[in-house]
Amino acid sequence: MSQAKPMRHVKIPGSEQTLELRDITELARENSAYDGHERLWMGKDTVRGLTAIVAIHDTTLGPALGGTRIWKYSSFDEALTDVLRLSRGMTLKNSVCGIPFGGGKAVIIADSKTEKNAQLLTAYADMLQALTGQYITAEDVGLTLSDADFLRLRTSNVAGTTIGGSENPSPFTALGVFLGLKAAWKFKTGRGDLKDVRVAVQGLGAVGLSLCRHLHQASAKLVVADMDQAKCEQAHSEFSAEIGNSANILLSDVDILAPCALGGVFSALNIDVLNAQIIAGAANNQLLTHTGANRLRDRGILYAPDYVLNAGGVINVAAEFDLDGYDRTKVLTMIDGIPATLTRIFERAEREGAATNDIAEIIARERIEAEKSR
Ligand SMILES: NC(=O)c1ccc[n+]([C@@H]2O[C@H](COP(=O)([O-])OP(=O)(O)OC[C@H]3O[C@@H](n4cnc5c(N)ncnc54)[C@H](O)[C@@H]3O)[C@@H](O)[C@H]2O)c1
Repeated sequence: MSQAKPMRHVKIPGSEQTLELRDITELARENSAYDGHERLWMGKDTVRGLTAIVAIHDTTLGPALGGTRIWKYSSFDEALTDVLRLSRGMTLKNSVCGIPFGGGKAVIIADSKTEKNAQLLTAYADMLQALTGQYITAEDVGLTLSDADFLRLRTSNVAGTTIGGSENPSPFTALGVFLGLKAAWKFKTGRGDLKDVRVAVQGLGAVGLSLCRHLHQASAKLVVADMDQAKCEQAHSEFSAEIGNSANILLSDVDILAPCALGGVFSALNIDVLNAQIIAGAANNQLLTHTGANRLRDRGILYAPDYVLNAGGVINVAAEFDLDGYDRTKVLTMIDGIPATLTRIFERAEREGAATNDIAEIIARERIEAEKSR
């Protein structure tokens, strides 16, 4: 195994605490999800209970921008693999959606319900501050809007906050997913409306519930599942949603599946028995393996690449850094462009006999290569 670089101790001015910041790029090279990352940092603060990894995948288009996930990973390797996959996805997402940012992501290894506290978040803010110029974060699973606000009071390397920021990105993500889902339905069936179309939504968090609202307004029929029964009841009463079984919601007899919980939900274990015609949801890295997309294609299931569909939030967050100032109209215009991007991907995939996620990746890499050769 390669030798990791020595521990770098970071002393934050005005702070009594010491955060250990370690460059783990060489160590991460051993991981099969490494994919040429530029830099990986581990932040460790035993006093304040922080273990975090910041992954910086590609900064050709600008500083790395991507959210922070707080999750109780069962091992450091599991967390490393997750952050590497998520960070690579941000490079592709930020490129496809046309913002001037590269790809990065962070994970904090902790249970967000029982271990997240002011001390831990303060230590993480110190880590972000030490990485100024390299990485800008935002919310993700386990890191709420109020956590982002808490961080923002301590470092400016946080976007999508209510304090001095563009506020909650989730409704923008949900809007983009809704518009993209409609475009997928139109591409597959030629129908421009969602009346009585059956959609299964897995996960009723910030994005899932907001997506349900759009779908209900468009007269779609909803089947929903969440581990939190109260959220299912809310979707039932507000959107007349049928409550499905969270163990097998993805096998529902519906037209469209919208995974809005966690990634890795489609694999050899279930792709052959899916009943829907379309997959169009917000969750990052929905396919457990890249080749899953080929199997979906063989089965005639149209897969809307997750990072193309769920870019609304990052488009909104990136707009905070616009030199002309944040402009919501511009943001909504860019989100309105998601269906056209998606349709181009579907058409090219059909023309070239390729999987949709392969085409999305080619388009993302074309922009990065063009920037490199400028
Ligand atoms: N929030 C954003 O702007 C945004 C942007 C891009 C991508 N995403 C992705 O979209 C997904 C949802 O994001 P969010 O912000 O709504 O997260 P969230 O944490 O607010 O909601 C996730 C929901 O999924 C539920 N859940 C978890 N496992 C489940 C399971 N096995 N079955 C059913 N429900 C389950 C949780 O109980 C929770 O209600 C995540 O994968 C996230 O990475 C979010």
